[in-house]
Amino acid sequence: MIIAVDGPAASGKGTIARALARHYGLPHLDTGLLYRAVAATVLRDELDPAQEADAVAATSFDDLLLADEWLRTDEVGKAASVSAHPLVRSALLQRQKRFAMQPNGAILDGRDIGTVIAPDADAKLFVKATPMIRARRRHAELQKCGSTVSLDRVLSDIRARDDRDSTREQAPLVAAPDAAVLDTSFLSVESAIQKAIALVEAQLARKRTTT
Ligand SMILES: Nc1ncnc2c1ncn2[C@@H]1O[C@H](COP(=O)(O)OP(=O)(O)O)[C@@H](O)[C@H]1O
Ligand SMILES: Nc1ccn([C@@H]2O[C@H](COP(=O)(O)OP(=O)(O)O)[C@@H](O)[C@H]2O)c(=O)n1
Repeated sequence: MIIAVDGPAASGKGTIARALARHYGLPHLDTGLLYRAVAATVLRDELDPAQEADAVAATSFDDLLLADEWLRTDEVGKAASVSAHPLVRSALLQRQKRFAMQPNGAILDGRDIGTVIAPDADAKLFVKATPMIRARRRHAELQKCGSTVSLDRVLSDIRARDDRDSTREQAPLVAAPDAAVLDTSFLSVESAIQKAIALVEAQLARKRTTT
């Protein structure tokens, strides 16, 4: 069984995807980390994120990098706009598809899972929340890591990233037509997880009756 979880920054998609992975006993891939690893490699090697060839060269990063806390910083998040380069996306495509095709299935979260990576997923969620609520969540996370960045700054970064992710030509951030939309703005983590499980179950039940 493949479950696709998409949505903008700090919507809660990672929290939900991890909970679904525990609930269904499936492996989980946070695909945003792959783009963050490319961004971190570009920054570390003093390459130019705006240059597609530089960003493509950074796609052969060492997997150990995926565990590095630096990937979660604002600095790397901003440089993750390397994801707009079509050749970066195609360099990471097979890896994500392979993860999705594991024998018992998998759960992937990102921006284009339900539309590009696993268009035939058994269940698809599109997780959203208002920009201000997402900014507050991300701000709290960054503060915990010792960052002094202001809430206003985090909000404007989130808006800029939403805009870049939604308007890029290849694999833009958009809900798949068959995805269930889950707005977590006014839900606790626990209620968001319970709603997500209910939405997945409803999609699986519908699938069973039509096949
Ligand atoms: N429903 C929720 N209510 C409050 N905080 C949440 C909720 N869902 C997630 N969070 C918190 O918001 C932050 C971002 O969540 P995360 O799942 O990492 O988002 P994403 O993967 O979409 O970037 C985390 O600190 C997480 O604990
Ligand atoms: N499937 C995906 C996942 C992430 N990304 C890109 O990678 C960046 C970082 O993703 P992320 O999921 O770690 O970001 P947050 O939502 O956690 O802030 C996003 O802003 C997207 O530009 C993407 O293009 N496609």
